[in-house]
Parts: sequence; C-alpha cells; structure tokens
Amino acid sequence: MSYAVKEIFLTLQGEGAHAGRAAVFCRFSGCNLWSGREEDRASATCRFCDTDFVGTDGTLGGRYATADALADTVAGQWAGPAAHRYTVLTGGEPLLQVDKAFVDALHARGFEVGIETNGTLAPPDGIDWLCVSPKAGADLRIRRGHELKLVYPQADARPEDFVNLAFDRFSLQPMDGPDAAENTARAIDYCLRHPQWRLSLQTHKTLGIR
Ligand SMILES: C[S@@+](CC[C@H](N)C(=O)[O-])C[C@H]1O[C@@H](n2cnc3c(N)ncnc32)[C@H](O)[C@@H]1O
Ligand SMILES: Nc1nc2[nH]cc(C(=O)O)c2c(=O)[nH]1
Ligand code: SF4
Ligand SMILES: [Mg+2]
Repeated sequence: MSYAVKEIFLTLQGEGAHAGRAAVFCRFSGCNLWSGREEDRASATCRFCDTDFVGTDGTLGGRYATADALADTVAGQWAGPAAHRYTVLTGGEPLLQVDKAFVDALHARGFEVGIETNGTLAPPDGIDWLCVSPKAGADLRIRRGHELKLVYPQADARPEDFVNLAFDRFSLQPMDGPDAAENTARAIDYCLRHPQWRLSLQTHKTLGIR
C-alpha cells in the first residue's frame, strides 16, 4: 500500500506528556471526521480542528510507495544521535493509513513511535505512545492506551466520560480558537478540582515553532 503524507518535519512535541521532546512529525493526509475543507466544517463531526491536513503539498509531503521509503525520509530528518530517536505520527487521522509495516520500519531504524489519534480506528500493534483525543459525536474505539488527551470544553465529551478508561495519563487541552483564553481558564479550574487531569498547553504555538 502507499502512504499519502502532508508534511514531515523535526520539532519539539508541543503537547501532552512528551511536551518538550524532540520528534520527527509525520502528518498524514486526510481525516475521517472532517474533509478539511472550510465549507464542510459546520457540518463535520469534528469542527474545531486547528490543522491543514489536505493534500500532499507540505514539506517532504507526497505519496510514498513503501513503508521503507517513508521511514527513510522520517529518519533523514533526525538531527541527534541514534539514541532517543522519536517520531510522532499525526494528521489528519493517521490510523487511516498507519500499518504494522510502517511501525516495524520505524522500529528497525531505532525510533520510538508515538501517535496522535482520534481513537475511532483500530491501531496496529507495537505503538510506543498511543495518545487518544476523543471527539464528541464520534465512536471511541480505542479505550486503552498511554495518554488520553481531551480537548476542552466539548459539550458532549466531558472529562468524566473518559477518566475511568484504561489510560496511564489524562491530559486536558484547552480548545484553541476564538474562545482560547476562556477555555484555558476553564481547563485550569477543572484541573485544580480534578487532579487526575493535567493541563496540556500547545506550547509550540506560543513558542512560534511548528
Ligand atoms: C490535528 S489532531 C490530529 C490527530 C487526530 N486526528 C486527533 O484528532 O487526535 C492533533 C491534536 O490536536 C488536537 N486539536 C485539534 N484542534 C485543536 C484545537 N482547536 N485546540 C486544541 N487542540 C486541538 C487534537 O485533539 C489532537 O490531540
Ligand atoms: N510541535 C508540535 N507539537 C504537536 N503535538 C501534536 C501536534 C499535532 O498536530 O498532532 C503537534 C504539532 O503540529 N506541532
Ligand atoms: S479528528 Fe483530528 S485531524 Fe480530524 S478534524 Fe478532528 S482534530 Fe482535525
Ligand atoms: Mg497540531
């Protein structure tokens, strides 16, 4: 199978439990909860997305014919020594495309593999950091993993709906957009009252990095 990739770049993970960690981001094209076109946003299942995942026109974007070709390009972006190699597979929805062959190809090159997913599709085995971000109105199929990172607030996806699932870490991330300041204040208040949850800020946005 081939892989449609929007962009590949080296940055610091901005969000969640691994914030601050160097990682090669591999952003796959396409999502099952929104077409990515602005004219469809109001009728989409997921309406608050902050990301352009349409097409293959970004840095190192394109159609990769094999898992090895894509993994070689990811590896080519790593700047440090071979130890601590880390990649984050995101999108769009990466689980529309990520398969065992690609995870194996990354492991063969010494990478730990993280993924950012909406949790509606089954993952292949072997992912080292499975971060699930549930969306109101979408069936949550992945109900265990390493991190559950909830964008807050969502009227029909409340923290209480997820906190008893089998995740090691629960992160609350203020919804960016016109109400970002108010959402951040509300997320802080929620974490103060419910200390199972840790605040996740999108630090790459404040730092002005990708
Ligand atoms: C663009 S999504 C791609 C991965 C996957 N489709 C998902 O939703 O988890 C990457 C992360 O950004 C979060 N996100 C998207 N839009 C956001 C927004 N407006 N404010 C805060 N986080 C947002 C998602 O919930 C997810 O955790
Ligand atoms: N620096 C940085 N950290 C991120 N964490 C999750 C991201 C994503 O879009 O999935 C993201 C991103 O786009 N950039
Ligand atoms: S599921 Fe993820 S990529 Fe898809 S629209 Fe929502 S936030 Fe964006
Ligand atoms: Mg992002």
